[in-house]
Amino acid sequence: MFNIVLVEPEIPPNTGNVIRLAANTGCRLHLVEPLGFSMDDKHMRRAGLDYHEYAQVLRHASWQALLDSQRPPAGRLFAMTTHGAGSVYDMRFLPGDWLVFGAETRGLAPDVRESFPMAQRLRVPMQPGQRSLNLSNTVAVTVFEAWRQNGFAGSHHPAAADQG
Ligand SMILES: C[S@@+](CC[C@H](N)C(=O)[O-])C[C@H]1O[C@@H](n2cnc3c(N)ncnc32)[C@H](O)[C@@H]1O
Repeated sequence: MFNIVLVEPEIPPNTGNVIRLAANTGCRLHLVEPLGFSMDDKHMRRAGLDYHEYAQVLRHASWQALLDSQRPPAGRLFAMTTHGAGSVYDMRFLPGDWLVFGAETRGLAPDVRESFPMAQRLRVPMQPGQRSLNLSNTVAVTVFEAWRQNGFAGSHHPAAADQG
């Protein structure tokens, strides 16, 4: 449904949460290297992930490598940043949109962040004086808002299915 991009994620449990979120919401997950952890089967299984959840994750050697190989439409790339001009709740998301998140301790590098038009730098609202949300929480909030706007397309509703 959507493309989630984590640029140089550092903390394994955050990426583990996002891997599961991507599988649950039908998103494609892109990880931009360097990563702060190993993606070996052994490590992924120890993190409680099933093979089908991490097998679909794409890795890219750099932000530029992702742009070169994936060619995301410039108008549908969104940088999630506490420096965002607009709120995720005011953006109208479309299937296939690219949602880009920065590293836990550093955020997005200034040159990457500033390559996005101001209108495509988005923030999740916070109380005054707060630095930032947790990375995986920000991904969850953003993906569910984008998915909600698109009618939770593709989701399974067991209760409805049981009633035939
Ligand atoms: C823990 S934050 C990074 C904090 C970093 N010290 C900074 O100043 O950017 C990790 C990532 O989560 C996302 N994030 C966290 N809080 C956010 C917010 N309120 N609005 C938008 N993105 C946020 C951004 O993508 C950020 O790069």
